[in-house]
Amino acid sequence: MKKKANEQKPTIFTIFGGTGDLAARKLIPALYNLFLDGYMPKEFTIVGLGRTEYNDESYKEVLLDGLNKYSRSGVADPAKWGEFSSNIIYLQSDASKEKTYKDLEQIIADRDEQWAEAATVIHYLSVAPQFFPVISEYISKIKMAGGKEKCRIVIEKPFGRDLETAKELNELLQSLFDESQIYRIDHYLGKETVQNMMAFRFANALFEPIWNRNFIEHVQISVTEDIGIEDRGGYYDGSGALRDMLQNHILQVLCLVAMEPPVSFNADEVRNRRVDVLKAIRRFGPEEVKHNAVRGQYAGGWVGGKEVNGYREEKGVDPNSNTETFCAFKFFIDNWRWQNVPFYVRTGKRMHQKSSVISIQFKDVPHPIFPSHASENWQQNRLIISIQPEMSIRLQVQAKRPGLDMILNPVDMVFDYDGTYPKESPEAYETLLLDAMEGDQTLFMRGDQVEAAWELLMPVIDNWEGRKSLNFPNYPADSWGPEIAEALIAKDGFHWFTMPVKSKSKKK
Ligand SMILES: NC(=O)C1=CN([C@@H]2O[C@H](COP(=O)(O)OP(=O)(O)OC[C@H]3O[C@@H](n4cnc5c(N)ncnc54)[C@H](OP(=O)(O)O)[C@@H]3O)[C@@H](O)[C@H]2O)C=CC1
Ligand SMILES: O=C1O[C@H](COP(=O)(O)O)[C@@H](O)[C@H](O)[C@H]1O
Repeated sequence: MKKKANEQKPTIFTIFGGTGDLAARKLIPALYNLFLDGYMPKEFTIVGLGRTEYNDESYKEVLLDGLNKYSRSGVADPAKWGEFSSNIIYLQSDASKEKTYKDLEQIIADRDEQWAEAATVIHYLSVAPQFFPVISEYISKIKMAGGKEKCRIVIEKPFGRDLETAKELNELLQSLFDESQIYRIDHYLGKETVQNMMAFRFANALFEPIWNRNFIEHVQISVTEDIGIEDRGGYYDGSGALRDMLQNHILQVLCLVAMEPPVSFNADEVRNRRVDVLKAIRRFGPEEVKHNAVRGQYAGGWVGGKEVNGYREEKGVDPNSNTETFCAFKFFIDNWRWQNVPFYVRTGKRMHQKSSVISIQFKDVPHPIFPSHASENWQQNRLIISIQPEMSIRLQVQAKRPGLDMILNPVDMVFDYDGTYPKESPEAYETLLLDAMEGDQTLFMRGDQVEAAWELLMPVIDNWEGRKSLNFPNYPADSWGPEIAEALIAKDGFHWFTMPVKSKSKKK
């Protein structure tokens, strides 16, 4: 059970990049919602850091604006916000200057003196990755009354831009901190429905016996977004869909679908099984890259009656950019459980619908007994785990349609979060920040996991970066991506699964 306020140790959060987008949209709302739900420690301080000129009060006003816009709990209650924000201070500072860390050391020392017990200090690096090394080096030198092991460091993505840079960053972090102090965040692992994959698979006796190549025909993981790159052109153009979404979020979801049962819910046991999957995914040679990995880039078009830019017209993007805004892959996992079961994954921006969904298609019945007219709507059994926006698990089975004739129809057996649980689920960052406070690394990436994911993708990165003459853009805004992605799966006789948009329930 998660500890409530009076059981939590005194904690100091330092947010490097405290004036940035992530802090305003996700981190502060997450900490505030934890506070509302009684999970923040009785004694805590949040130190926002940035170069922008604010004092404590003007900084809090900016945070309150963000909170009112983005928090799942809506507009803040003035009294609650007053209570929460009395624990926030702003440190105007440059992350590359030693003085910043002297000031931080003083703040920590002051708290340690006031509070009954020396604080756990969580440094959240919500800054561009070029700052990760300098900040890590400096914070590792901060003197703390409670000892250095009371410090934890949370590293945002991207963790490296290839295998070499990820290794360099791991080496540096591991030379400064113990692995148990390093929290590499992947917010998909904090999503309620993603966590539920483990409960669904390993808390039910029903599914594990059929969760293998004998019963499953293929798996799809599809993470589509209707938004473009918004104002993140500068970052995104040097990244692309593979680095932004596939290397981290999608591969981690794939690991949860494909992993072997861990012997316990201990962080390292779970992470060992996840990394096993990454190691077992079949590597691509140059030929396999061509046949199993495709990419695309969006053109302009119309979305909801509004004209939108093509990727190359977006702010901060090179007008001749070959950066992919879409990618799709076919993977195989070389182990006993998954031999020859294809895993299709795709992700893209400016697609028709925002939807993150896992579809597990089971093999067909061994012998059809129903006449063909009864089976016109035949659909092999399928398990659909919808991560967002709908949060549900649907088991599609065949059933008899009511009537005098034997006509079969696919129907869904549904577990829907909205209908089952009246209380809203916590946001991913709430779960992950609380885990970081409690020292639970289960939902964070270990160094070897990040490296294994990069290692798997390096042949694709090398191949793609070597081929510059691309037929981009190759899909219009508000579409399902490029035709080559359809071909990738259609040549095996399948189609991408798309989640039907949930219709509003009719009130009687
Ligand atoms: N925004 C998002 O939705 C997501 C972001 N991320 C990751 O989170 C991190 C932050 O992203 P985001 O908030 O969007 O970025 P922003 O560009 O909005 O913010 C960057 C932050 O870095 C600070 N900064 C820049 N230079 C310095 C410096 N020399 N010294 C001190 N502070 C500095 C800025 O503060 P100031 O200008 O005041 O100095 C600002 O607070 C990145 O690693 C990103 O990849 C990951 C997933 C989603
Ligand atoms: O990490 C990222 O994730 C978001 C998508 O996250 P979601 O929780 O809204 O599904 C993506 O838009 C962004 O490009 C990427 O950096």
